[in-house]
Amino acid sequence: MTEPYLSQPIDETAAAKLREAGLRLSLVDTSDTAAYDAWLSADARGFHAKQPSAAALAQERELLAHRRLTAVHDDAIPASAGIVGTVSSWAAPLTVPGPRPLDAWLISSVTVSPTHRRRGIASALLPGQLRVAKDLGLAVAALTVSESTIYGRWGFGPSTFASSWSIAPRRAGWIGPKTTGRLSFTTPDEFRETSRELLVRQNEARAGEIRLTDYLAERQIAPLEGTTDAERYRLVRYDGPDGDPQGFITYVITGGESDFTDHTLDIVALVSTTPEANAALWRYVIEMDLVGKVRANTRGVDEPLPWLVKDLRQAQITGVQDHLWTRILDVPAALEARRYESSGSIVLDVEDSLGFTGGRFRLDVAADGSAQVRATEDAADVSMPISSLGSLYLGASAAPGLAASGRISGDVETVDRLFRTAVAPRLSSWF
Ligand SMILES: CC(=O)SCCNC(=O)CCNC(=O)[C@H](O)C(C)(C)COP(=O)(O)OP(=O)(O)OC[C@H]1O[C@@H](n2cnc3c(N)ncnc32)[C@H](O)[C@@H]1OP(=O)(O)O
Repeated sequence: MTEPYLSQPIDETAAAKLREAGLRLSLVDTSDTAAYDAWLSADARGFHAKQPSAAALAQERELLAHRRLTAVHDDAIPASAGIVGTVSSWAAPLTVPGPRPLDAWLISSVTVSPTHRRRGIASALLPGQLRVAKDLGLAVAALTVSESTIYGRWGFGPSTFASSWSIAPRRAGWIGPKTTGRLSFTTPDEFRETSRELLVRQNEARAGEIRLTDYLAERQIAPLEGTTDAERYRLVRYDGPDGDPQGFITYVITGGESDFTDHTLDIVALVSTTPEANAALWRYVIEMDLVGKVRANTRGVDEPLPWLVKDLRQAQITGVQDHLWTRILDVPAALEARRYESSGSIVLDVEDSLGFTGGRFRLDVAADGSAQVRATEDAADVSMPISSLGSLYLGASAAPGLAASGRISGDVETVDRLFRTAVAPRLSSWF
């Protein structure tokens, strides 16, 4: 691995802050298996996950080798428990409105040991991560979160939302289009390469998606080592009438013990590159025999399913929640990297309490949707903290709510018209 972020030195400010607390910050040497395994075990412990087996550790070592792994050590306690904080990060393309994705700093595995929480370890790590990203020249950082109360303080704002579904398939009934392609069972080994290509194609077509690494793609295709119900995973592909692969579904069917006609089908991933593939794969699960309930999550907020069934109350959204959180580190670079669906001009006053990119900027959007952003001393039309700009950035309809809660003030209508996109952004995976 030669990515520059792997050799970028640790952030000295974070290291000094942790030193004052008697702790040591380091990058994990992933060629040292014992050190790598200790970090992976600390990460699992931090999320209350089971201790990874030897096979799971081996798989994670291989699939996570592209990540920059950071550890916080307490050298005063027994070495076996010595890693008390973890974070992993890497650079990858994030799709933004318009044709070109933007490289973003993706942050994951933020854990602090329950024995060391609420002493400022995360407060040292997160700004340190943002400084590393800024030093690498990245304009945006992003993460998916375990709790929505944590990351706003460091300038992240929720920028995509995801829906979860519970469907009573027999009562829902299918009225969607008849599709003319072919469904067939396949296996991860047979289909891995094609499914990875389909994931890339699906995700490139929508703002808010990231380029999945092998690890993240694998989780949508096959059970990782140690996954519950791994032997129940099924993989079905959908090929169009010409035999061209257009999508796939990974799912698990459980239950049925007390009533064999009442199994539950959980969708692990439903990946489609065409509306036909989306319809064909939904129809496949809605018409599955012996299934009384279908569940899905991390779907977009505009999932067309209710329009594809006879009784739309039988395809219920059980929740819509914040999913991707975005942190802008360079306002001009980030805003110029996306396209806009409406032309116009606005002066934004952006407050960044961590000092990465605050200031006053004029955003000029041309008729073709491209933008120019310059620092200005003109009067501001609209003011907001950097977290609000992160929420607007990918095109979500966030401006009215942010204004209602006092997190944007001024010409909210223009900011909404400029930033919002007709199609809501979506992130269809966790990372
Ligand atoms: C991108 C991801 O990886 S998301 C996953 C986040 N990790 C988890 O959920 C695993 C379980 N939780 C943890 O490991 C830890 O509690 C962490 C990482 C969330 C926080 O680590 P800590 O070192 O305890 O945080 P720290 O002491 O620096 O607190 C920072 C601030 O966040 C607040 N905070 C910390 N955890 C939480 C929380 N779970 N919910 C709300 N606020 C929190 C603290 O009160 C503090 O607030 P302040 O700035 O107003 O004083």
